[in-house]
Amino acid sequence: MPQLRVALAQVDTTVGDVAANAALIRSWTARAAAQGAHLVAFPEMALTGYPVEDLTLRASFVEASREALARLAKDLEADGYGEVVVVLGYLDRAADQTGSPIGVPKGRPQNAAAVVHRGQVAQKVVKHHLPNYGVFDEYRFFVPGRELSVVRVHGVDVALAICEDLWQEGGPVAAARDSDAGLLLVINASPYERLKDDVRLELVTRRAAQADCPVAFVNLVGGQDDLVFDGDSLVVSTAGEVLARAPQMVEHLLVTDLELAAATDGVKATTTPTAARPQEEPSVPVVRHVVLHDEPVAPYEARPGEIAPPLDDLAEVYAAITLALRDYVRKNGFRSVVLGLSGGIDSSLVAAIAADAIGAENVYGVSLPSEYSSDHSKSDAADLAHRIGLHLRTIAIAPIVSAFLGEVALTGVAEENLQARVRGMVWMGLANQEGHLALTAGNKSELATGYSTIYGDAAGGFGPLKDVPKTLVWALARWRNEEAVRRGETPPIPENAITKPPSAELRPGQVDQDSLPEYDLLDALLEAYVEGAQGRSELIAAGFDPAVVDSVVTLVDRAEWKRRQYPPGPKISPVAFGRDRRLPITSRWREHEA
Ligand SMILES: Nc1ncnc2c1ncn2[C@@H]1O[C@H](COP(=O)(O)OP(=O)(O)OC[C@H]2O[C@@H]([n+]3cccc(C(=O)O)c3)[C@H](O)[C@@H]2O)[C@@H](O)[C@H]1O
Ligand SMILES: Nc1ncnc2c1ncn2[C@@H]1O[C@H](COP(=O)(O)OP(=O)(O)OP(=O)(O)O)[C@@H](O)[C@H]1O
Ligand SMILES: NC(=O)CC[C@H](N)C(=O)O
Repeated sequence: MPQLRVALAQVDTTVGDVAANAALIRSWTARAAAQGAHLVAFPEMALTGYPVEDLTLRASFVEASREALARLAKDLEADGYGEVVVVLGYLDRAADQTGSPIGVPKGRPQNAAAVVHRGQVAQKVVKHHLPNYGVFDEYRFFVPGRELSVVRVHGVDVALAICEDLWQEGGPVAAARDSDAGLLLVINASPYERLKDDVRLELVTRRAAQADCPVAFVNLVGGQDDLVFDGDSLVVSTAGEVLARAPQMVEHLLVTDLELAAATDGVKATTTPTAARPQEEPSVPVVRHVVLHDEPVAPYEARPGEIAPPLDDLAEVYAAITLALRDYVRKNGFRSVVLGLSGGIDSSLVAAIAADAIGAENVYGVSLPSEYSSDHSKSDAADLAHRIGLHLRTIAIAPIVSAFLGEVALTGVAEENLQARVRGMVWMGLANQEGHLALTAGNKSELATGYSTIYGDAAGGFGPLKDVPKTLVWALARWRNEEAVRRGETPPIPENAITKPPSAELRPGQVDQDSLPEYDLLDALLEAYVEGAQGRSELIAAGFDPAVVDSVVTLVDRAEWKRRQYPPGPKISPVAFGRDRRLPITSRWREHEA
């Protein structure tokens, strides 16, 4: 059987920085070539970054991607890598000059892959199945491809597909089988969510059986606004054996030696009808076949594939949030962050994540005690700062609050919230003055119920815990401290921050459970309502108390307007607030009679 050394380049690209992404592709191709790879594959839209959203609708951006691809092909050859087959994702447009219904001036955008060889783009592949659910809006941005591309590399027919093409029945997977491909290579930008690595492994395994050939799956890694990509690139045999697996959350070059079925003489046209969009008539993908080399490479001694163990659940979530924050800081040109440190668990965990992401020397904490602040809020914040080694300053807010109240008479909740607003103003002022990114410490349970002060503690530029329910906040904090013990380091989070009852400390003796159910119950209910989209009767049938259901559902529904004004934060769950769950703000629909 012919052999092929395949390199999967799990890289962290930057949306919109086409020149830097092209340079990245050149340098990782050099690394792959140095390891003797015959073929190197980069993620979906590696040249432009992913997702580029409405940048697809700018003709200038589409042209920049096309021109960069042509230049990259020449540069790779000039670098001496013309013989390496390079597969990469980029943004292209249809050859026809028709404007799209969404206002593209000429040529409709395509989510494409290029096969680069000997200074040329030898083959272009257009994504057939466009995802249009959850966080994906690809009907808005792209027109689908109609053809399966098979490229013969050293005597092996390699079928090419792009991300969602693997998730849907029919289309490229079936066409790969029908055309007797020796390898199905899929380039991806598959965002992280908890436990999705298991889902993908099962999917890739199933598709290998269906396509009747091994599958090589290269995924993007890195943070992009409210998405984080975990990598976890894979190579699976036809029988479903994992031949190679890259580590999660880091850039990695996964080099695998494969023995693959020899290409047969002719490539058969597929007969599997498939619609790229549900409303369309099924079409038959035409197989386009390009022969780069008919002859196999000379036999060589294969190396065993590298199989990185997947991270445990909590380690994976922690690493995903840390990567998301690091990339948000770096890609937006910041070097440091500022946040309010209350001695509570949310801000303590965010501080630990920030220090892991960008180094404690770049984390600026500010303790902002009011007249209701407990002693432990100050001492726990100081202890946290000492353990982590971050910068801490203290600014008492009582004089600012009383000066404000002297001019604007506020009472009750409005007066309570003023403290949170003064705090938010202080850290935004410091961010503005000193050039930091301000972090918002709120968690998903608070965001769900509106239990935060808008323009107060909800103020900031990035919210690392935005998709983390409170019960998971505690679990992550415990995990991080245990991890420190495993590494022989000082646990970053004071034990008291983990064990004390949560409180906003906006009035004497206030605790979260004055306003909310216990967090175990609240989070279970929120998961069923937000992620499970269950209605009132289903929630009650599932065993939740009707009065609790009514109060929590009302809180969630009424807080939509607050959520819309919340900063971005990384999606780690199947349904994050934001683009994953879109509800009207102005809405009279209620799950029950108020
Ligand atoms: N649909 C809508 N569109 C636009 N604006 C809308 C609106 N509905 C209310 N509003 C406005 O929003 C105001 C109420 O919102 P807001 O000012 O935030 O205040 P509010 O939601 O009334 O109070 C904040 C709650 O969060 C708690 N909190 C605060 C700080 C930290 C924490 C914590 O533990 O982390 C908890 C606090 O104890 C209190 O229970 C209304 O007075 C109204 O002006
Ligand atoms: N005394 C304070 N000093 C500095 N920042 C504060 C203070 N009190 C609140 N904050 C900021 O406002 C945010 C919300 O406050 P809150 O007290 O509700 O949260 P927390 O203390 O982090 O966690 P918990 O909700 O478990 O108490 C905090 O995460 C913190 O960033
Ligand atoms: N970029 C894509 O096509 C991703 C879609 C795919 N279903 C995923 O979540 O991984």
